[in-house]
Amino acid sequence: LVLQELSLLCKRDVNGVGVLYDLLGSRWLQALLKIYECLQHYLGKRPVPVTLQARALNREVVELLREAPQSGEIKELRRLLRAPHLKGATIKRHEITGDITVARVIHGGLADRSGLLYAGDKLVEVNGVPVEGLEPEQVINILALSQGTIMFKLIPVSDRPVSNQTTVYVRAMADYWPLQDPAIPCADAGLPFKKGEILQIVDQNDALWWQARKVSDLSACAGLIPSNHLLKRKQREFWWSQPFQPHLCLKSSMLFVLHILEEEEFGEFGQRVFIAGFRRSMRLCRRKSRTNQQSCYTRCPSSCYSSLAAPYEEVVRYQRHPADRHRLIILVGPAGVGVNELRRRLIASNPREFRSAIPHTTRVQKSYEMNGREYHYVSKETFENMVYSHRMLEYGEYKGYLYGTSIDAVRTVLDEGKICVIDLEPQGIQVARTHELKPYIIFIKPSSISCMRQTRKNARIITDYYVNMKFKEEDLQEMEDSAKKMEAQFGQFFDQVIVNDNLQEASAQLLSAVHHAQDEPQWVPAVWICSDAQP
Ligand SMILES: Nc1ncnc2c1ncn2[C@@H]1O[C@H](COP(=O)(O)OP(=O)(O)OP(=O)(O)O)[C@@H](O)[C@H]1O
Repeated sequence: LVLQELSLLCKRDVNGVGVLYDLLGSRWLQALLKIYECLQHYLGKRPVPVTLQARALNREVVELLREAPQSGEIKELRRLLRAPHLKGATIKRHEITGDITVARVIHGGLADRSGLLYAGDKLVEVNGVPVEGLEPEQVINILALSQGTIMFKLIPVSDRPVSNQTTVYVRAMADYWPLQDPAIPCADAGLPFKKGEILQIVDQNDALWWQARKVSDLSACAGLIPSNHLLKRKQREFWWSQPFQPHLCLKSSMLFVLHILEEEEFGEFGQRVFIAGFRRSMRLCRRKSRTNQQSCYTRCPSSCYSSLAAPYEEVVRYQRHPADRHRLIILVGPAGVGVNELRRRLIASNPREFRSAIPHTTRVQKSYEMNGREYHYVSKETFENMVYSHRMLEYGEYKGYLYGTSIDAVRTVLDEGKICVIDLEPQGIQVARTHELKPYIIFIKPSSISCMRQTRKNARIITDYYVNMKFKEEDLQEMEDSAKKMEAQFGQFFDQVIVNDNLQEASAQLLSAVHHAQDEPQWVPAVWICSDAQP
């Protein structure tokens, strides 16, 4: 009503009313008033038990704040409200003595900041209530029911630990959801994370539960994450719980069938231009080989579960020195998503800066070809030697001939001071991730099927049987499914994801990602930077 009245006055242009109208109508004030209403309602109910009701209130307020404009304060408030473990300590009961002791103090939480509580301190009383003989849950209830100041009487641990922890940064190689983990000592104190996220590990004192923050939110207090050892154990247990199915594990299925585009490529403006290193995958063969592959999460007889054996990868910040070689740019994506189109456009935009690697082949050189321009023509024996000595990033067979991209070919481009841009099947990522190449991996992701129906109207795909076929509904569906699988299995290695919806925009994003990779600091595996790095 007040706003309606003001609106009328505002229209009549009464002095100052416009400002007042804007103020009262502003979303932040509305949110504030709603929060005030919530709090009044909560107080009026005098709720028991307090914790459950308070959690409901907490959720309501977080919801209201979500609607409010995102100022720095509101973000901070939401963070605080979403962190119910903020008091920052967990307790446990000693199995033999029955003593209640502080199990751990969460870094950055209230207890930590007070500097008064340490892991190992024995609790004697909480707010005047003796805790002897109580279960940890009963102690938590006393804490939950207390309002205002909380008083602890405790016997300090005899030798308080001297903090000599060094901070370590890791890339998570698996997802973790504390609320779904029955083993976590305190689910509220857990830190959920997704594969690929960079975590700052601040405490590794406990062999099973470490404390960590996300580098994207270093102001937050730390949360519990399973230690390397524990996560490996969980993965192993999960692996063993899966039905046994003999199959080719992904690590060993590096060989797949490739189709190398032998014709010249048509340039953007219709002229015939040849850009070396452009190969098209044989979609049907890949489709067949993909459907034969099963996820490594299913048990197989070979050692494929070793790919699960490193739940965290230690990383460091790396900034390429302008005099250093460029980082290799690898594009990954499902067949037909536009990896080659984007790569071609990038190289065509500045051939002096970007280049592809010249592939090797065992097929016979044609009269108009030149060794080292279209391909490096080598004997089968030489090719196989390169494969056995791990000099191929990926290779495949087509019509009885071998084709592949070698590390030497990439090295040649990098030695010329250019940026080498290649596309790779995701199974090849592990081979390319070396100290020497320091690859920056960009995942080209399809947009939604409904968007692709529009954008891919004039697009053409190449299959085993047809060249220049229109995209069918099943091709789009397959692209979406394949992208999901790639993200699920290899997402932890992607430094950047570009959705190829509008071609111009995706090309611009690719150009800026490539420069970003070369000129700005990035998280890279720590072994790439150590002087005695392997390989
Ligand atoms: N964003 C886009 N909008 C419209 N058409 C696109 C877009 N991206 C790619 N295309 C077209 O889609 C077709 C397939 O693209 P491209 O050949 O680059 O696929 P690819 O990922 O390299 O797959 P493959 O390895 O199977 O050839 C081409 O005709 C290309 O011009």
